[in-house]
Amino acid sequence: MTDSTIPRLSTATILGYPRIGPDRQLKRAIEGYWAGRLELDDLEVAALELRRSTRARLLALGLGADDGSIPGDFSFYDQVLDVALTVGAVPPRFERLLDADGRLDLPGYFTVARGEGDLAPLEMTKWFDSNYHYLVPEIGPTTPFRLADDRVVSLFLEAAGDGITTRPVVLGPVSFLLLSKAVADDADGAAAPSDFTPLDRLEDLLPVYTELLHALGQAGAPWVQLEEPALVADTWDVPRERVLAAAARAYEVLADELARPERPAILATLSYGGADDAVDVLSGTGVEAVGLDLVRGDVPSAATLAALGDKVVVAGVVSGRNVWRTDLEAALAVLGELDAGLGGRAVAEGRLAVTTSTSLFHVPHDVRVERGLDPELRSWLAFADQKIGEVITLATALTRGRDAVAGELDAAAQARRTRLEHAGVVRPEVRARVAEVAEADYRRPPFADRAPVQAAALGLPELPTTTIGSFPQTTEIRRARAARARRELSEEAYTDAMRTEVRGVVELQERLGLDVLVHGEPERNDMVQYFAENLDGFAVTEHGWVQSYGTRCTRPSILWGDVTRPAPITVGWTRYAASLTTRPVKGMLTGPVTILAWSFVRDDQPLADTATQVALALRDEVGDLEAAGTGIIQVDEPALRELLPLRAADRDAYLTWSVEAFRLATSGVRDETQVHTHLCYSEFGEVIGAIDALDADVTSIEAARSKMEILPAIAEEGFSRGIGPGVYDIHSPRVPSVEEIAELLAAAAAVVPGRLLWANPDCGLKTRRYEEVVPALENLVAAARQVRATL
Ligand SMILES: CN1c2c(nc(N)[nH]c2=O)NC[C@@H]1CNc1ccc(C(=O)N[C@@H](CCC(=O)N[C@@H](CCC(=O)N[C@@H](CCC(=O)O)C(=O)O)C(=O)O)C(=O)O)cc1
Ligand SMILES: N[C@@H](CCS)C(=O)O
Ligand SMILES: [Zn+2]
Repeated sequence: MTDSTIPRLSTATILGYPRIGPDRQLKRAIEGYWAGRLELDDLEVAALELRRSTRARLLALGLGADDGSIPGDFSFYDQVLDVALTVGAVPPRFERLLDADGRLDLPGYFTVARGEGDLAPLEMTKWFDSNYHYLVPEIGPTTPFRLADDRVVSLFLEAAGDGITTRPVVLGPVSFLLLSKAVADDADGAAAPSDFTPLDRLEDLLPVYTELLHALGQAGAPWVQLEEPALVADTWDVPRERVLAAAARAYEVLADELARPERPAILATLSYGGADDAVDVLSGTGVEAVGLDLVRGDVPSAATLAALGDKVVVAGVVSGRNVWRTDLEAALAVLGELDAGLGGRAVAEGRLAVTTSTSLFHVPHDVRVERGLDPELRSWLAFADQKIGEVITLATALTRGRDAVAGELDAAAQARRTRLEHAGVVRPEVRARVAEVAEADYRRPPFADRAPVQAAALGLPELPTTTIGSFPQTTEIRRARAARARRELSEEAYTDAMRTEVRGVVELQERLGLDVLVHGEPERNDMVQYFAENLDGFAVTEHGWVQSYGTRCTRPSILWGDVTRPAPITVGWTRYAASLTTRPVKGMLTGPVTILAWSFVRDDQPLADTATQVALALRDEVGDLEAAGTGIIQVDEPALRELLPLRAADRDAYLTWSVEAFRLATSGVRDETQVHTHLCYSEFGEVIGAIDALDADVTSIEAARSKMEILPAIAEEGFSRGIGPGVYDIHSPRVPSVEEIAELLAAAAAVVPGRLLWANPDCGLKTRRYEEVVPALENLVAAARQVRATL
């Protein structure tokens, strides 16, 4: 029997919840298993306990037990990898890991994620404009698709067994293919034929999704959430019309192939932005509900809303991306506008639900545990658990009227008021300094004039060798920092321990024969948090961990007020390292764009204005480093590409202010001071022009992991400054051989003149172990010497 009515969806839901656990339980369990401290069974038990406690928490916070309002979004590593394995898209190099039924067990899953021996892992790249990184599926012209894994179904049944009807969350087919990398069928990760794109495989993939929906229907799932964030971006290689046609086709098939209740009702979500054309496409299909990001996107036009017909609109009015308390009045106004646009009876008819703009996995769990935060600042914030409260408040206002939540509305308004009025939010002296910034502050003399002055001052060989900054963050370093935080180690003893570490790192680099040394960054818990701890206008959390990739997490800082640098931050460490060697030591800073990208940033002024303030604080630090005798200063901007808007029309404005912020931070130096920058964790081909515009003397850029895919862009754009395309993939424990590195360097030397080429790893070494780093750097130095001799 078919069921044409839409199953009830609670008025309050969330699109997803942090997956790592409030105490990073999943991280600890998985890393314990990797380290051999935990058996596989124990890991499964730890994961089950986390899923259970998460469901219990969401229930306690007020989400419904029986209406699919609790998302089922558990992942051992990454949600994109999960779909790749669900649809059987395991690259051929992992075939020997499959069991007789063609399934991959959990150890095999981790191998695909992290690599092992000669098995290279899937590439990792930025998830939209966030600091989360997903694993990139490899899809070829004949990659076989089949329902290879039923974990989505078993997780639904597990929750159902505990009395909770979840809403399984699965990346939708169009986004899955758009986020995939085209490869040739026969070789692993090799480039695909130039006329092939993974989206070509939609027709082959859809039957697998249909089968999955059928299995979920059989299991009794009332709802499934198919996420289609890729539809809000218009910057794919594939033309927009083709993306929209694919979405139309996909949801026509998925909605029509099976009649409910053979399949769950489909909530198709469009997070990370707004796109009326994508909403229109979904309106034309049989999906039961559409999720909109109304924080990044606008309320759709009247015509688009009207076209939605009787579909449920799941309105993302609570941000999944930042930590500020929601302006509940503004959110209610948006919901009112939506209700009106949907005919005025959407709430009454159960066609309007309240949700988050994205999954909440971009924010920490609970602000109440942050006892170290100033209580006033804390009162301005909402982490995941508080955001669920906001969603429920707004839903209650819709269903029972605003009087039912008058207290919550008042409290939110009061918090906003105290935030706006706080003396640290707008500081006249900071505003005055920004107003005085002049055109000349963004400019250095031409590179062609600086380069010979620097060459003479530094006396480096051709193809100089260097590293990106950090050396392994050993357990001892982290323990020392943790002990300092617990006040078991004095500030003095901690500084001594870190200086000892710096001394070891300098000695090692001298022994290895590197040309430009670093101090190794042992004193930094994180390349952004460390600066946030030393700048005014920022706050940091104790427990605010957010997943960055796999088991790796960061604690994004909170940029809440006007920014200044009360005192030099890095100068002492750099000077100490320099005192131990006669070779040049690079000063090491994190750039303004990256500091913003990896923090939760104030939402009361344009990002560009905040960037200017951070740039000025860094400019002071750059000046002090130079005055202390530092001849090379690196300002890392790994997140430059990350913030690039998902809509083409917004990109120029972003690139203008981000490049200006970098230049403001770095242009106050003398000609002989060599400014370096470093970029990683993204594909930079399309922003090479902007990288050139940063006007850094030398740019080190991740390249080894993607097998030097960046070189053609460097050549085509006529990149005219120093460049170090990475020749050691630091994401893998593998030690690259001298031959391998020499081959990469030779490929780079074919494109870049020898006097501009540097030899360096892809990124910092903080996540690696010395056992890997030492031989890898030995090989890097040997390979550079080999290639240098041929230049
Ligand atoms: C370069 N990357 C970074 C991004 N974003 C950042 N904010 N920072 C980055 O470096 N985005 C892009 C990439 C993403 N890559 C990474 C790479 C590595 C990590 C990582 O290793 N994270 C660590 C935590 C790092 C940290 O903050 N360390 C602190 C606290 C350490 C800790 O957990 N301490 C223990 C106690 C110590 C002990 O007894 O062992 C505790 O608190 O319980 C520090 O060093 O002081 C991770 O483990 O996940 C992230 C992103
Ligand atoms: N200097 C930093 C850059 C990481 S992107 C490091 O070496 O870790
Ligand atoms: Zn890096």
